[in-house]
Amino acid sequence: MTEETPFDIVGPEAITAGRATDAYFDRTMEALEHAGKNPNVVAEVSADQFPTGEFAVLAGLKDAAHLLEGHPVDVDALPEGQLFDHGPVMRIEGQYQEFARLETSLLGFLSHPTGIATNALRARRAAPESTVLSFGSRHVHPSLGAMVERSALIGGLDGISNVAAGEVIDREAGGTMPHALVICFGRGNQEAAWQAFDEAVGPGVPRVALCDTYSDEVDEAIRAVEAVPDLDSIRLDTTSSRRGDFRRIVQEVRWELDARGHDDVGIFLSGGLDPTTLRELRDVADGFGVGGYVSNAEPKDFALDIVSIDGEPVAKRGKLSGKKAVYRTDTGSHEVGLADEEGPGDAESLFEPLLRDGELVREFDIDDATRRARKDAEAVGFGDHADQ
Ligand SMILES: O=P(O)(O)OC[C@H]1O[C@H](OP(=O)(O)OP(=O)(O)O)[C@H](O)[C@@H]1O
Repeated sequence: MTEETPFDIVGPEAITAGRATDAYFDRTMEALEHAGKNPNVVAEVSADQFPTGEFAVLAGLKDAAHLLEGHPVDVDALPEGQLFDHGPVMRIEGQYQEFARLETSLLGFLSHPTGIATNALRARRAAPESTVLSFGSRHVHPSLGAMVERSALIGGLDGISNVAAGEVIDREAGGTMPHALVICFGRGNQEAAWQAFDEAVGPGVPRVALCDTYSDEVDEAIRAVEAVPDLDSIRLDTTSSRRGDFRRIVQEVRWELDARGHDDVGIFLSGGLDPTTLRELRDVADGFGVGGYVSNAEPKDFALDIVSIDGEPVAKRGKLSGKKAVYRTDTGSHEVGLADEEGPGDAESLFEPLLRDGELVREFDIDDATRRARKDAEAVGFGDHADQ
């Protein structure tokens, strides 16, 4: 069946119906139905069986939960924003045929957002006192915008840029101006562009002038503060080939603004930033826009494995059998054990009910997830060093 759509997008109906699946699950269903087999299983989603010391931030759980909703299964999972470095992040219990076809979409719903939220948290921790905004939705397929922005917020970024994504996740998108606006007014007329922006946009929009389009950053910054009296900030997005020593350029701009009594005008930076450059620049700038480093994060490599059939532990080679529980000790370490054994000491059990007999039993809140990620990052020292 071919659906007529203007874009190459697999829609929500196909995902919900289980058609966004690898064909081998269709074959599996045919074979199981043919053989009259539909065992009771425990299946777990995990990235690593043993501790790696490399923590990641769980995200995408809301979509994963809605995918499984309505299927007669019980599901437990870590809360969104939880840091983990091994062990299951989700456990599904039920008859295998009830969810076999959903595996492809389920893993995708978790893998990509978890990668993005993890890099967002790295960026967050690299510049903890600065405003850090998500600028990266332009690097991914537009159908993924809301996923990118939601995951970036879970990792702790302060704001998003994608307007439609904001409508989906109920957050207002923010933004300054592109070079295109300045160029539309012509070389030498940067003031006209900055003033048009100031006159046109709503009162709640921060006045931020882009000051690197045609001439030197110091020259444009001085001209911008003189042209727009209530300017909040300037933004420098200097192309990498023209950057030289970007830190020195920013320091020079700061000095010249301060020397003219504009120490209240902030400096906002963007363009190819990552945790290393955020660390280098965080004491000379007030805020950053981070795009590709976050939106192009490598997806976390999750797998779904059956670990128990009709109560008997099973696993393929290289995987650990048996229904598991996940704990966080008071020192922050992440521990995994069999579910029917007692957890270590005072450890906090991390699995929470997500679905019971197909019914959603958990609510999702981006701010809660963000707080959890921050608290966890502090506990395990995630992102404290440049190499993490
Ligand atoms: O490099 P990233 O971290 O992915 O940041 C995303 C982009 O956001 C900025 O766009 P800007 O509005 O300055 O682009 P323009 O040149 O198209 O105006 C900057 O130029 C980056 O290309």
